[in-house]
Amino acid sequence: MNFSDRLIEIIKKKSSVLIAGIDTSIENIPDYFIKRFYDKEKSEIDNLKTILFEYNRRIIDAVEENVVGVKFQAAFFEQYSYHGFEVLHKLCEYVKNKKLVVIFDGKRNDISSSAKGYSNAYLGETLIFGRKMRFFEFDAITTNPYLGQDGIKPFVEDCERFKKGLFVLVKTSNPSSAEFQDLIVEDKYLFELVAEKVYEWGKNCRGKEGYSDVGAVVGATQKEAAKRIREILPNSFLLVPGIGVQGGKVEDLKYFVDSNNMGIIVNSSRDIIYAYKNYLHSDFEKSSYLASKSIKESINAVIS
Ligand SMILES: O=C(O)c1cc(=O)[nH]c(=O)n1[C@@H]1O[C@H](COP(=O)(O)O)[C@@H](O)[C@H]1O
Repeated sequence: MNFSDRLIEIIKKKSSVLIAGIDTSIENIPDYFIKRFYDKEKSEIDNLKTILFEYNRRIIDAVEENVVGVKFQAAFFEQYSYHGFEVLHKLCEYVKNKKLVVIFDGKRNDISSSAKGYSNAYLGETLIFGRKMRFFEFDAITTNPYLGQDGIKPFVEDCERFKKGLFVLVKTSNPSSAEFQDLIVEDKYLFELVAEKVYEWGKNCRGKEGYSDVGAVVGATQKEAAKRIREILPNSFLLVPGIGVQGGKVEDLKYFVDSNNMGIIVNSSRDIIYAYKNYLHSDFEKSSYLASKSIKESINAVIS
């Protein structure tokens, strides 16, 4: 089954378009949780690995009912070097068994030979001594389009071959996104030209429901751009981060959906993983559950 069809199936089953973003840093995990798992007999690194896994695992269990998937932000694992990646690998398998969509947010890209390496790692398979090995079982990856078509092609080919998904950065949520993305080229914003490319790159990998497996990342803070991107990409999924902490408003999601009120998945990271700061300080699992339920319901109220 194509990635977009799988996504639609989960969205319908769960009545949700919410993605939990796992962007956890150890220093934001509550002290009581650290004390519970910290073992003085073990090394700092062993404690880090245990606590990072156990905290995120519990968050995922707590929010599972309210989300369609999990997006792992690579940076928060890379900051702990290969120890973090070991935890990421375990968490990825953990989510996979729950039948949720699992996204690697690495914003990867390079010249085609190097892009192929990234795609092998996260979407496809890698050859070792003539044998094909699969290392990560992600369903989709985020990519940066700055290198142009040959850097994107390896990912698109693996999407077709392995029924995976791709989200290309088109209009990002951050304050400086206009610096390059709003430059005018041939009477259009650069992000519009990128959206047109996303349409082209994804037109041969459409699922049965008619959606492409190649989607776009569009920040929730960018409602004007979203209206235009929707016209260019009527049948693509938009991955929408930036609600909450970054100032994106759930009410604006009506400008991101397609004509069927579909076609978006909405990420929330800090508001979910650190919900204990705003809800019940002593119960982070319940806090994350309550936050994810409330975000899911507020999104559904706008787009249904
Ligand atoms: O590709 C992304 O997910 C992404 C693109 C973008 O334009 N803005 C953006 O915030 N993100 C990611 O989405 C997450 C947002 O986190 P919160 O602001 O805590 O919900 C982070 O993991 C960001 O790296």
